[in-house]
This record gives sequence, structure tokens and C-alpha cells, in this order.
Amino acid sequence: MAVVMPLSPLPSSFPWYADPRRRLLVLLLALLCSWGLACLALGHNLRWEWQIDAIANLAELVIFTLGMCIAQLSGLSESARRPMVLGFFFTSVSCMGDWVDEFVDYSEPIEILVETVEALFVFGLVFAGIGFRRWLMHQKAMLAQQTERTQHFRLLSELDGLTDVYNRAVFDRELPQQIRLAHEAQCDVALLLIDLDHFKRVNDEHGHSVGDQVLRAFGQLLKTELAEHKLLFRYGGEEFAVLLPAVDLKTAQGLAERVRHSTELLHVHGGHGRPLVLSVSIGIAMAELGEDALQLLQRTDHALYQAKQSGRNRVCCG
Ligand SMILES: Nc1nc2c(ncn2[C@@H]2O[C@H](COP(=O)(O)OP(=O)(O)OP(=O)(O)O)[C@@H](O)[C@H]2O)c(=O)[nH]1
Repeated sequence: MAVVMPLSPLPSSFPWYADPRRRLLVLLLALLCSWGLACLALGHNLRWEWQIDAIANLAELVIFTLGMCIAQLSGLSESARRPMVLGFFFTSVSCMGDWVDEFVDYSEPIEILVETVEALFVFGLVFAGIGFRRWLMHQKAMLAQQTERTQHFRLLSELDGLTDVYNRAVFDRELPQQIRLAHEAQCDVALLLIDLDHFKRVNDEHGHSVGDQVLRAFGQLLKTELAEHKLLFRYGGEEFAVLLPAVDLKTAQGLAERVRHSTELLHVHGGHGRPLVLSVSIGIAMAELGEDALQLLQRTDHALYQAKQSGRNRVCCG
């Protein structure tokens, strides 16, 4: 038994032992050998009048042995599997000692041995507990990692890859939601549509990569200027949208003017090495009572159209 016992927690990297079916075989053999040796040593002087006890002991033995086999085969991490298997091995052996204690007459030195074996139960529970705790901690760490990854991928799927602001899909989801929330709370919500002026020219004259640089720099500018307002979206191409909950028209106009002015000062170098002259047109509309997302969007778009038509680089309200 002394030889067999340490076999259970052998690392699964041991070549022959790596196959889980072989590990199970070793464990079952170890258990049967221990049981057989104990019976041989103590004789067969069994009294069967306590059959209920015998069945209970056997049931315990089967449960712990099964626990050991399941732990061995379940693909637990090495650090959890080893103490758990060892723990169930001890409890199984202890059950055998218990069984022998009930039904065999033996002399005093053997009694001490049997009681020692029975005492293994406590060690078994401690080891199994350690294994179980490590398994729980491992599960907890895995769950936290999984949650973090899910959040990370969710965020990635919501962000525009070029400008790092929310994408159109998030805008389509947020717009009706913000209107509903504003109606419920009876407060304002403003929508801004911001469009870079003559952006096609930037692409045509300086190339697509400079155009991308402008979009990136402009996205960063919006994030800086509207730092306290998180609902910032790339609506399409060179057009951005901002939702401002609980903001009145005057404040929304002030923010839009600030963005317009900062855009004039934005420095992105074109193909010729000189900074590009950039400007934006901005349309603003406040959500009105009973109005839906499409109606608000149409009014804001109309305000943007007016800003473009009346010469660009300006803010118009719808
Ligand atoms: N570099 C770059 N260009 C883009 C991207 N998305 C859209 N565009 C370009 O943006 C340009 C938009 O052109 P228009 O819709 O004519 O708008 P505009 O030139 O800004 O004119 P106005 O809006 O009337 O001032 C097109 O040339 C598109 O190819 C992008 O991700 N990167």
C-alpha cells in the first residue's frame, strides 16, 4: 500500500501515466489491493449480523472511490486534482478500515493499525477540501477572465476602429433609448450631427491615409471637447453624432461652437507638409414631446443641411 498510495497524485506528465484511463486503472488497482491486503491480514472472521452497517460502509466506500475516480478523470488542474484524489483515496481507505473494524476480531497491535487507518478519514477530508478550494478558486479566476474578455470584445464590437468613438450600430440603439429616457424624466435631450467640410477634397488632394489621419484627429478632438459627454458616435464616413441628455439648447449650441472653433485650430499635416485648413458644419435639434428617433434625426439632418447650404463652418438649429 505504501508503494501504491503515492501513485495517485503522480503528475500526469509522467509518460505512461498521462492517459486518464491508465490513471483510473492504477487507482482502482491501488484500492482493491489495499482492501485485499487488509482482508488477508485480518482474516475472514466476519460476523454478518450487522449487515446494515456493512451496506452503509460499502456505500461510503463506493461513493469515495467514485469521487476519487471522477476527480482523477475530470480534467481538473493539477494543483486541484492531486489533493482531491489523495483526499478521496484516504477517505476510501479509512472506510475500509471502518468496515474491517466492524466485522473482524483482531489483536491489540492490529487494532491500533485499524484505528490509524480510520483516522485517515480526517486527512482525506482535509486534502479533498484543499483540492475543492483550489478548484473553486480556479473556477473563479476563469470566470473573471471570461467576463473581462467578453467585456473587451463587446467594447471592441461597439467602437469604430478608426476613430475609437462608438459606431453607428450603438447610435441606432442609443438614440431611441435616450429619447425615451428624456421623455420619462421630462428633461431635454439634444442631438448634434457634425460633418467635416469638403472632406472629399482632403482625400483627393492628399490621399486616403491623410484623410484617415484627419478623421482620427477629429475623433480625438471630439472626445476631448466633449469629455463629460460620453455619447459620441461615428455616424458614417466623415459625419459624427453626439447625444446630449439633460442639456438645453443654449448649452448644446455652446458646445457645438466650441467644437467648430477647435476644428479650425486642428493641426493635421497634408501631403505638402503644411497644416490642412479644416472646418465643420453642425446641425442641432432638441427632442420634442412625442417625437420619435427618426423625426429627431430628420430635423437634425435638415439643420446640418442648412449649415452646409449657408456656407459651411457654422452651427444651425432645427
Ligand atoms: N480617408 C477616409 N475617407 C473616407 C472615409 N469614409 C468616408 N470617406 C470619404 O469621405 C468623403 C465624403 O465626401 P462627401 O460626402 O462628398 O462630403 P464632403 O466632401 O465633406 O462635402 P460636404 O460634406 O458637402 O462638405 C468621400 O470621399 C469618402 O470617400 C474613411 O474612413 N476614410
